[in-house]
Amino acid sequence: MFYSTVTDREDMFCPVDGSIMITASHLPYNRNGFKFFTSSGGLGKADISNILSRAADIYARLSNESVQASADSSSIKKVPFMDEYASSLVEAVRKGAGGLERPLEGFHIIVDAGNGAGGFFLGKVLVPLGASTSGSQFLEPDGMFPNHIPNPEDKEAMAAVKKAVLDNGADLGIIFDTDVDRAAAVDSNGNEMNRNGLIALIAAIILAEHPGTTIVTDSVTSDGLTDFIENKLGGKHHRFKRGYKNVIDEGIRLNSVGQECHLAIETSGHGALKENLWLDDGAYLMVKLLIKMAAAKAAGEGIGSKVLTDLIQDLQEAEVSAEIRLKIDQNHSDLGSGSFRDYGERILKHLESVTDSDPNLKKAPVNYEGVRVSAHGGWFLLRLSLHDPVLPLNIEGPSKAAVQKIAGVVHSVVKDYKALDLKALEKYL
Ligand SMILES: O=P(O)(O)OC[C@H]1O[C@H](O)[C@H](O)[C@@H](O)[C@@H]1O
Repeated sequence: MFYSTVTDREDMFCPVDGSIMITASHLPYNRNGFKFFTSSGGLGKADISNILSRAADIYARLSNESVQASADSSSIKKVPFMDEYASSLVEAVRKGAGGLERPLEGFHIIVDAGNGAGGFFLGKVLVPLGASTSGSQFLEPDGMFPNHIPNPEDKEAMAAVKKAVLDNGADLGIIFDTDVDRAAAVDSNGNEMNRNGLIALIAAIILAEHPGTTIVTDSVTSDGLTDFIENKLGGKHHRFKRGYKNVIDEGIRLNSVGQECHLAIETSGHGALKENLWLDDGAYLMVKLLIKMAAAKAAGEGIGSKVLTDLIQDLQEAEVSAEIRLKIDQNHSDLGSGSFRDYGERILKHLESVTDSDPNLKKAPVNYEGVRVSAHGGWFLLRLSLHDPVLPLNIEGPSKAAVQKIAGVVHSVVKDYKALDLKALEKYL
């Protein structure tokens, strides 16, 4: 939708002043919402609240006649804008591969759209570029998600695309979330390139194009990723907050204060590039991978996804990682008169003071969200969820025993907070 605000196509009435997308993303079908775009990008909370309250105001004053008049469909024009968008992706790959018409000829690439909106990528992008796509799956949109949830962070979803790649002997698997603002990939050996792996991969591509640039990520990224970006790729890792909008806005802000940044990306798979007008567009992220593969083939380096796998071979991933979501019971008397946010903040403050007084716990020197600590050869981050009454806890460690010890550290600090549901954490003790 965003591209309709920046595309010059008079026959399609573009550029439009604004566009609206209705989507529940990977959430259940009854949790639809609106995304609003102008040529400056996706709108944030303040603008959206403003629009909604003005809309409510107008609606309250509507007469029956004006409702009928607004239903007059003669002023509504339908245009096949998806074709325009998809062909811009096709052109980007052709250009990146030196102008070849069918630069993916000989590649076997599988798409798993998880019954979201990403099925178009097969017929409108991969096929015109010459790729074979047999074994692709779940291409028909169905908001009940009968196969798996379209979410590149979801284990079942990643297992499904991995299986399809291995069963079909494909070169690459691509998975999108429902509304295609997120994506991930699987190489020909079934290695998952999502979360830290996807960030590392896109960072490697971007840092080759813009040496030394800053990569903004969300807060739950690994220490191994920082090491990879800074020591292997020569970039700067700016680990910021969770939330794709936070990450993107931070990338834009850094540029505005003179710190060059070309990529802002979350472990969730939302990734935005400066060259793509800072839109978190999962299809464009995948286009960057396709260009890399097509260019390698054009340079005589053969077919396959090895060129991608090789880019991240030095990324050290932790042996064990876990995300444990601790629910706060909002009705519990332990909250007193405060909100769940106040309660969560209280817990984080307590955790911080315990960390400060324990020489075995090392607080991250720079941290923008929650409490991030190195301990027992690994690390943990406890923070407040962006939307829910939950304290998500991320832990990574070199072994199960280390993760257990780290979980124990957190447990000993939070165990007396009666409104916190510790069942999920206790499984790790
Ligand atoms: O804070 P959490 O509960 O983990 O949720 C955080 C997530 O919320 C939404 O899904 C946003 O789209 C993501 O960008 C964000 O990462």
